[in-house]
Amino acid sequence: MSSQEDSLPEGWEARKSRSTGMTYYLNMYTKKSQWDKPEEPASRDDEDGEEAPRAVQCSHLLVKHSGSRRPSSWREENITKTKDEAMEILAEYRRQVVDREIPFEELAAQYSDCSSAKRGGDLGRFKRGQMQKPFEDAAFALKVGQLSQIVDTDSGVHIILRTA
Ligand SMILES: O=C(O)CN(Cc1ccccc1)C(=O)c1nc(-c2ccccc2)[nH]c1C(=O)O
Repeated sequence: MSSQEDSLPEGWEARKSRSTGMTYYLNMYTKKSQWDKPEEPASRDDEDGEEAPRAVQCSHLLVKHSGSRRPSSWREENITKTKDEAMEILAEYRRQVVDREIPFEELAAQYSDCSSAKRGGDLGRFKRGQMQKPFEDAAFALKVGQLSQIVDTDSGVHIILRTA
């Protein structure tokens, strides 16, 4: 335990700035950082005064590519498209959702390379620590009803819809 960390109030972590080497403090709930050493437990409230959720429910649409950890799915046994091609395909799906041309769950059911496609992309409720970090951070940053930008994980590229 470094000296800065031993007496931190609950919910804070000490980090070292890559550029200056100075210690800063990260609120583990809101992911906001500050230079001043906190005296109080970290607030769970984000800038809109909404409490950071302990769990979220999301649906996602996963497009795998040749660089995916497992480039195979119920849709395609051997996935060979490049990551750039996957990003272009996913960007078009995202546009169709944003422009309300096709409901999210319909697109996910038909095109997601995740087994959750059978449930319209629904992943159920999950807490922090259960999903790959880029996926978790994107999901917990969403407000209910919000659609993420494209998220990159070892599984492939995703768009995430927070449903609860
Ligand atoms: O990465 C791997 O080695 C294999 N996986 C992991 C996996 C496989 C089956 C179910 C859940 C996760 C996937 O590629 C994968 N990841 C996901 C995933 C990723 C992020 C959030 C939710 C699901 N789904 C799948 C899938 O085939 O169905």
